[in-house]
Amino acid sequence: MTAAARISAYEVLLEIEERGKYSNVALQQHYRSHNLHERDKALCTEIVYGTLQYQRSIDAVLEPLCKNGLAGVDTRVLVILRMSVYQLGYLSRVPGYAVLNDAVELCKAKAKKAAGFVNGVLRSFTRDKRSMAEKLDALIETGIPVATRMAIRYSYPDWFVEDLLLQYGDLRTVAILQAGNERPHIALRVNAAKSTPRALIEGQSGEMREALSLSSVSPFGVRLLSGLDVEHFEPYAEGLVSVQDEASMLVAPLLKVDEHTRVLDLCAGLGTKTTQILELQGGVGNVTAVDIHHHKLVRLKASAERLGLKGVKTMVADARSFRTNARHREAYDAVLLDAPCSGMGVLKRRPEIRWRKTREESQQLSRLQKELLRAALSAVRPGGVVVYATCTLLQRENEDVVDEIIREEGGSVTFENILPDLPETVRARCTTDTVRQGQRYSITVTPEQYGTDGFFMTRLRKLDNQVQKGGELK
Ligand SMILES: C[S@@+](CC[C@H](N)C(=O)[O-])C[C@H]1O[C@@H](n2cnc3c(N)ncnc32)[C@H](O)[C@@H]1O
Repeated sequence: MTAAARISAYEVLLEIEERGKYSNVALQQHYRSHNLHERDKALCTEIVYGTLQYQRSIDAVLEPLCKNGLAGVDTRVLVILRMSVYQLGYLSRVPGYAVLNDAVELCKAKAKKAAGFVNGVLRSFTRDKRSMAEKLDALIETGIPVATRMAIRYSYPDWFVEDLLLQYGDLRTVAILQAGNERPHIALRVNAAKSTPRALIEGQSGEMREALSLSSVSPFGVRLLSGLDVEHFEPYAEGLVSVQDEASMLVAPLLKVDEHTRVLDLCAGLGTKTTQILELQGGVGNVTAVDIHHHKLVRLKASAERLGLKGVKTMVADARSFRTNARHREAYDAVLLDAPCSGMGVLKRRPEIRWRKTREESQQLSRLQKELLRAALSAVRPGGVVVYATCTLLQRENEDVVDEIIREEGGSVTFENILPDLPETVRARCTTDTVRQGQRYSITVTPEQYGTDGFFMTRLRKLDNQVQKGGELK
């Protein structure tokens, strides 16, 4: 039974490594085409996430055990070694002999010639009875920079740890890094046009009722305490819920829409936030949803239909064109810019992202985000608001972007205090976020705070001419 979990984990990890797939997508596709027992699925998912998360720490320990280092090791063999060391070094309830045996059998089937090598390396690993933490401690020399030491111990790229240290200092950085290695939980957003979290939970019985709890982060959220195949959950088919991270659920309410608000969602993607806006508009809204990818907007429309929501128009376009598009100029009361970003806040849900992104890409994204924010400000009417959000923790894609645009706009755009529009529980923890002129203008929910993804959000208001001439903000 266990062998099946390990074979599946190997196949999924190889897909991610060789074809650049996202872990959640590769796992879902694998489970759809393979009939795995629930226990095997759970172990397979654990091995895939853990191996990807701890890849750097695992490689640091493996390197000296391989005579010629890891550089020339065949990808299939490397995947087998990494996933085996993950199980031996990080999982306590998995018998070592089974891991070793399955690794050698797997290697015989996939890369026969390397079976002896895999056996030898893993036996050396298990002969050394020290814990993984002790093995890593011995490898991390005191002479190396603190960021590199943290990066090896908690398994992240150096550049990301360096950036976090500058922003958050040692203690919070360690907490963020540790939180990024935990298992993600599933949260559901309850369709505000149809129900409430409390009513949803009360409508369930038995095990299902036990598995659901109210979110402490979002008034629209419900947490799932145990695994559930959401797509087979009745309320999902009935359009009562959507899968969404709880921190992400905080963004759309910052637009403060009612049923008349003309909304532009400039980077709508699959529409997780577009549909929330429509729900907040009472189920019949007025949203123009833009994305550069047609296929995403097709899925957005399907979601709106499943949820019974009306009033969304989709538009395939490069959002930057809104900067000069006369038809859309100042045509909206509220604009959401949920910008493309490095995703370095979604660490536990997409553990492979940390190995794919670079500081240079984050810098490029920062430039794109500024262009998109300029376009968003062109489309909003005087007096209207733009909510800017990302799922990254990096200041250059967050505070630096909005700061530069605000400076550029020279007084015609201002930050708004979003604190009153956040749930009490979130407000209470906002102690270390940026405060400008006595007003908290943005928050970054970090993953160690509530076990959610990391999210940045802020709200800007375009002042109307009268206000700029010295009048009151209406
Ligand atoms: C963070 S995702 C949006 C997620 C979405 N708001 C949600 O909640 O489901 C960013 C989106 O921006 C889109 N995008 C990237 N560059 C774009 C551009 N220049 N114009 C329009 N959309 C763009 C991507 O296709 C992606 O769907």
